[in-house]
Amino acid sequence: MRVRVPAKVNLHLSVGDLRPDGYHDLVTVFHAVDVFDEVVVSAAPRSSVRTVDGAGGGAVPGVPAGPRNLAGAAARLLAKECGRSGSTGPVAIEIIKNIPVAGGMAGGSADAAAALVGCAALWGLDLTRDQLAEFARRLGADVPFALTGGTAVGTGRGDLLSPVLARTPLHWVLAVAGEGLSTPEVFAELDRLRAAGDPPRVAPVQEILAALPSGDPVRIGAALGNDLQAAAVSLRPELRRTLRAGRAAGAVGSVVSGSGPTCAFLCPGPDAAADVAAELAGSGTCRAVRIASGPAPGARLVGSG
Ligand SMILES: C[C@@](CO)(OP(=O)(O)O)[C@H](O)COP(=O)(O)OP(=O)(O)OC[C@H]1O[C@@H](n2ccc(N)nc2=O)[C@H](O)[C@@H]1O
Ligand SMILES: Nc1ncnc2c1ncn2[C@@H]1O[C@H](COP(=O)(O)OP(=O)(O)O)[C@@H](O)[C@H]1O
Repeated sequence: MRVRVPAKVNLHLSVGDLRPDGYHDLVTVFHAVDVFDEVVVSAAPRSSVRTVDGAGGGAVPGVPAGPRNLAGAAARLLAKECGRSGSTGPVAIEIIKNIPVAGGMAGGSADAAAALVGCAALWGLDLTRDQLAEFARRLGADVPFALTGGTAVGTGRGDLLSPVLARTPLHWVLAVAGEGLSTPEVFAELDRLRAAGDPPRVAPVQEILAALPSGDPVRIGAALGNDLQAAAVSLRPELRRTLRAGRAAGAVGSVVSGSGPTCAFLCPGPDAAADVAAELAGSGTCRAVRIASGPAPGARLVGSG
């Protein structure tokens, strides 16, 4: 079973205080973009997970091959919970990676969501979207959104979703950094910055929710915001230059995606995105530049047999 699954950017992310369970309450607006990983799940004599680079087919540094890979964890969870209702068994999982690793674009969560969809199909499990979402939630805060895609508000840990009807395509340029950032470290840095003196918080979510139906990139660009941006920039001060370079190149909005370090630049249209990408690529402020658009659909079977 071959499943295609999108990356996300957070158009809005407001972070509440640290909870006793180590998480923070969030209000976020997820937006899936057309940068896709593919996850191929096949019955095999022994379970395994292998990741290859979608661009060159080589190895992908930073992605665990063993039991810590979230796609393998997803297959194990499904086998454990549904073993009695279908023919579960060992699976070979191949991940074709295009989503930047540890980039704030939820690539690991995407692979987990794709593995849930692929294994459910392979094993003939008759699961509803709600049942899949419940398994997804147990794997990580970002996993349920990778199932649904589109644009959605996330509350709680970010895992309680309600869809946002905003279908006008948005055109993005993504600046990918040379080295990823650890999500728990970025949340911890925000706690530290707040203990030392509250950094400014993002505007209420209503601002972006009011802007989205207009489809107007200038209005939407002005409403982008992320409480984790200050923490990501504190850990990686060079992101300031990246953000400045994208705006100087003509982007109408900029935001660090999730816990970073990927920076997302909203552009007025596809031609402007090509111009911003070219200028940003020449600025020397990031490792790679991608053009993307959203909203993209969530995890979907694209082939079988
Ligand atoms: C920050 C966000 C924004 O969308 O995305 P990324 O930047 O990772 O893509 C997410 O909240 C990341 O979700 P996800 O990566 O699934 O998080 P999890 O694996 O569940 O949690 C990893 C760790 O991040 C911290 N965490 C995560 C979510 C949350 N609401 N509060 C937290 O404090 C906790 O320290 C937790 O142990
Ligand atoms: N299938 C996977 N793809 C990428 N990373 C994974 C995967 N499974 C586990 N991980 C771990 O999750 C961490 C976070 O990766 P990722 O989901 O790409 O970024 P982010 O949390 O910033 O959105 C990685 O550093 C890696 O150790």
